[in-house]
Amino acid sequence: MTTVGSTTTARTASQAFPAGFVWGAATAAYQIEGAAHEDGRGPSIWDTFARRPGAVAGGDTGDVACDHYHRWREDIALMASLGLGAYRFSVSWPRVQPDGSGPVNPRGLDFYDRLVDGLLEAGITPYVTLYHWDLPQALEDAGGWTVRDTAYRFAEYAGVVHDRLADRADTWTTINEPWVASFLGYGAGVHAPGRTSADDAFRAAHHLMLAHGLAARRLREAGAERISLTLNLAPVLCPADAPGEADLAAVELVDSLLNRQFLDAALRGSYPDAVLERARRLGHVRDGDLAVIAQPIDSLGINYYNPTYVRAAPGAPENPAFPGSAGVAFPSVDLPTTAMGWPIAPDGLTELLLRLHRDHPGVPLVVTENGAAFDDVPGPDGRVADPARIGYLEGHLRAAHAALAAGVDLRGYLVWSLLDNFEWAEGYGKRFGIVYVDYADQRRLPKDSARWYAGVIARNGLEA
Ligand SMILES: OC[C@@H]1[C@@H](O)[C@H](O)[C@@H](O)c2[nH]c(CCc3ccccc3)c[n+]21
Repeated sequence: MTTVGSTTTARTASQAFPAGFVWGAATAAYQIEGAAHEDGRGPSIWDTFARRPGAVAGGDTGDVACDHYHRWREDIALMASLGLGAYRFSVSWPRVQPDGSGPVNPRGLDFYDRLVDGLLEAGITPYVTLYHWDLPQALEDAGGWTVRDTAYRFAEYAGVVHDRLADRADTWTTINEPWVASFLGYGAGVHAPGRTSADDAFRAAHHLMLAHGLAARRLREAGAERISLTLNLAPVLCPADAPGEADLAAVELVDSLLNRQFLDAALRGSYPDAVLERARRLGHVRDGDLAVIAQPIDSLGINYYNPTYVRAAPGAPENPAFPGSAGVAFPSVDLPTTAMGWPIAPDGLTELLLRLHRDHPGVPLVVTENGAAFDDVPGPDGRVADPARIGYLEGHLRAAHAALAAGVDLRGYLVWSLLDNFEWAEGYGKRFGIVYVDYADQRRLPKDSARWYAGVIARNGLEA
């Protein structure tokens, strides 16, 4: 304890979050719903990709997942028992428009109607994500995100969903993580649709951002007042003591591709040089596009898991997720890691939030995803002790609090994820949930981290 004058200042500052801070959890349609062939749902690129031999660990698919399509009432009750203020979920485009355009499937929309009504009855605010990677396969067959037309189809789909739910849901995210959908889906090929072309990755990234702008404009015209975009962002760091010119160039390139390509477009209507060079060659960026992309948004969603570490490494092969990265290494660092092998670096969240506060002042921020996979095993009593996840979450909430204390306009935090679920190319083997899912019988078992998180929500912060 330190004493200043007659006042004794507590050594550990209070970890109370602002009044009205939003506490929630996040999921996505393809990862939890299942019912992949039910009630008129059409195939998505993930239904197709998951069937490609070797694409997904264990040959797992989202056919059943957490069977949330049928168990949504139970899952809402679970959310309410934790005291969640908000629940971030995505709408499955191929459930709403099986071919991605044209006729609407009423039973598809009905599911989200029921879900939103159930959330509101439980006092939980719906945070609706319109696109979380499950492009209707019919649109991919016509070129997918590499063709401009898909952006216009997305805006139409966004209008259909908004017009159905806007009387009850008012918080909208257009696109989840355009970098992943484009550079892992069309560049590295490790996500759906599994294409491997750098040019296609840049085309897809631009058309996803154009889709964001067109949809944001369509929602704004319909009266929406809480429109956002969610980006996976990370500080790009060089772990060397004295980075050289080549190291700094590597940081600049990866930061341009991962962060600035999307931040600058959405918030400034510009692209960094690394992207402009490709755009000049490909000709896919048209006059006026960036003005559409920079449609005003009411908040920015941030998915943060860990920093990205890079250094110059002459002779290193190009990482296909980062075109032009020949001579750049992505080294491991001496930090504890999660079951995904991702380093645990909570300070990176503070650094990222401060950067956004500095570079894009006036944009309210929401952490729309933060969480960790660990190898959770239920005990004989059904308890799931996950101290490592509690440690990860606590560390990142302290990091978020440090940003708040520095003046960052952070409005909320949504943990990834409510439930263990289909972890894309990793399948069901990687568990991110604060609630364990036993896929053999679909039982939900709240982990210790769920009870811990409920306490954080109840006291609106961490214990000092
Ligand atoms: O990997 C955990 C979660 C996914 O389950 C979410 O659907 C997705 O929004 C999401 N994004 C990130 C960070 C970016 C990333 C995604 C996938 C693979 C590598 C990095 C982590 N996560």
